[in-house]
Amino acid sequence: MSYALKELNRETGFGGMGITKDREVPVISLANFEARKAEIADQLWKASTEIGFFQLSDHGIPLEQIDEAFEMTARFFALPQEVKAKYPMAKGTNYGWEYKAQVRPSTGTADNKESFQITVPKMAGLWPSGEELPGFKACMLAFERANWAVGMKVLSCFADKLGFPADFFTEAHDPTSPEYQSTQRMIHYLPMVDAKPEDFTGWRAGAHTDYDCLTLLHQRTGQGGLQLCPGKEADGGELAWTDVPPVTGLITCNIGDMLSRWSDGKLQSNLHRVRMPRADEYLGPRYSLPFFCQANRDALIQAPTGSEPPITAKDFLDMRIAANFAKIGM
Ligand SMILES: O=C(O)CCC(=O)C(=O)O
Ligand SMILES: [Fe+2]
Repeated sequence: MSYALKELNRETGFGGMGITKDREVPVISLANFEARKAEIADQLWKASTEIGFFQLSDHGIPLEQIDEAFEMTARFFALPQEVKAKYPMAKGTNYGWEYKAQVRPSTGTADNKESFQITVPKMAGLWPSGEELPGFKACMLAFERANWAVGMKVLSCFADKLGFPADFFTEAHDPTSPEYQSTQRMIHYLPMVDAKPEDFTGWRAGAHTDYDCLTLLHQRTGQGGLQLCPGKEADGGELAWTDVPPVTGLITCNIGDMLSRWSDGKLQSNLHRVRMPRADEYLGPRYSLPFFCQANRDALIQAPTGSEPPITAKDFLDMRIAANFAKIGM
């Protein structure tokens, strides 16, 4: 399989098991952000250029709000399949509900998960009714906006470091524009309690880099499986993977491919995947809540030195969606 995007061709080489390696994922506090911005920007830059993953503390999203979003997520996925099927992800789109439909270019097999994606301007007809799931829309919209605000703080630090105006990325992710395409995802990895041995050979999520500028991921303590491999180590040889600790309240962040392009590769997108639990580990479901800061459709992604041809964020995302969700509607 060959793709038009270099990012996709790179991804096809990442499907093997690899080895594991201990690495420290730095925790960076956003406390007192305005006063400490230069110091925080230094820490974010160091983490992003060294390991490529970091976790945020003191980010301002209250723990109760995170817990509430996870509770809503569990309730949503507990709805009968025929109710969820009323809100499907249509072919070529990146919003709505999908069940085991995402096939990663790295593995060629479907991730063992279901997900619901919220892209705010595109949700007409895709919200479960208040009768089906009371409070869902208000809870998830507020959570989406809270994540957006944290994402823009981090991106404004990167803008400072890259010599862009401080609000460069905030404008490129303007939520009041109809072209807004940042996405709040809710994921349910299926429980493995009664699974057969052969079911453990696949992936909960196959290895990939994210399509976006920046991902903000909420995990729950005890529901692990996320592994990372630094982008700069991902071009050759056997890959070494590190478990990322799941801690409720910390936001795990990684750089995506859009920001790699926008920074001429100074900020590298990072490989990650979600492995199956081992038989001796927790075998219940894993829920996770990633928010993808995906530049608005009309934003032009330009490498400052011209190392890559310019591409609109719409075209960039559409090509990634087509490669990952080819199965939908078949
Ligand atoms: O659930 C996770 O921990 C990771 C999800 C992920 O990588 C994605 O949806 O892009
Ligand atoms: Fe991801």
